[in-house]
Amino acid sequence: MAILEVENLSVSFLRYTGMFKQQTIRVIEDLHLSINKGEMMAVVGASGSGKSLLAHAILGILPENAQMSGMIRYCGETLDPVKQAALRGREIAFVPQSVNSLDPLMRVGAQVRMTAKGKDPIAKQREVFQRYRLPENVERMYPFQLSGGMARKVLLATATVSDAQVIVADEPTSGMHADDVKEALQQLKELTNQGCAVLLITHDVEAALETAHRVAVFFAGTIVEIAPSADFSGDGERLRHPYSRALWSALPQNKFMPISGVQPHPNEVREGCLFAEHCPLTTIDCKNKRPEMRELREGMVRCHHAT
Ligand SMILES: Nc1ncnc2c1ncn2[C@@H]1O[C@H](COP(=O)(O)OP(=O)(O)OP(=O)(O)O)[C@@H](O)[C@H]1O
Ligand code: NI
Repeated sequence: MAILEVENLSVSFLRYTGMFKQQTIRVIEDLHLSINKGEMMAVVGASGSGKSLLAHAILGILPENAQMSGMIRYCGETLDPVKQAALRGREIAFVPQSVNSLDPLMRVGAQVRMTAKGKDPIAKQREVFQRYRLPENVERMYPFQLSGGMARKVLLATATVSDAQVIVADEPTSGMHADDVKEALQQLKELTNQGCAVLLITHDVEAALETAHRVAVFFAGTIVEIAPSADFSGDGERLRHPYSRALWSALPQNKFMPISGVQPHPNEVREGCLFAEHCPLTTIDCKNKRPEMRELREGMVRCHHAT
């Protein structure tokens, strides 16, 4: 059952280019995504493709100068800013990309306990710290005393104690040692076994494929493919979009092929498929007509040629 659905989401920013001139820069366009109870969905794609903004849109924490359209539903209910604020940190937890979001003036144990539900927040915080292998004395530390990896674990611990039904984790393992990455992702996976849905935004395609049930591939402000992780195998022949195949081939264990798909800048007005310039399959149609997201073989794709 879908617990979180994003339909037709667009996000744009107004930029002043002169005294009275404004330009609209569309950074997310016509995005569709749906995640089920007990599912981990990874979101991968180039830097600047709009992954964090998708997370911020879901949580209702876009910057003030952002304009959003489209629909976000949680448990079938359409969200508005008031409902998002009520759910945030409770039903829908966020692990932000920046560790600076920890309160610099508060000991980290106390910060985590503030989010803990139930009767015994201290016990709960300690149990979760143990799970993430944070030494006991860490609870009395202030954020500036933590290493980058420890700060990440504290952010993950905060989301974990909240008993949220959906966790949106934006690069939760960046800066962690390889062993810690595996373990942290395993902890998130464990939460999915208890019915929680996890949206995992990450640069680490390999780790994503190992842990997530499905993968959403971002390019230039939209999702171009959603595929079961198992489709990333062999020569990528089961993948639906050429950009997903390029991402797969770029991995060290494959051909290490560089990705030629430099994203168009969001303020470039472009018709047709945004990947057309870099795509081996491009035809006239691709240059003129923007492909719609459509279902294909247990997944979704935005490409005229995918079969
Ligand atoms: N407040 C803002 N005002 C204007 N443009 C913005 C703002 N925030 C983000 N953008 C633009 O939106 C686009 C998407 O940004 P976003 O942070 O979502 O990318 P990302 O995929 O998360 O990248 P990364 O992988 O580096 O974290 C970028 O082009 C960025 O410059
Ligand atoms: Ni980001």
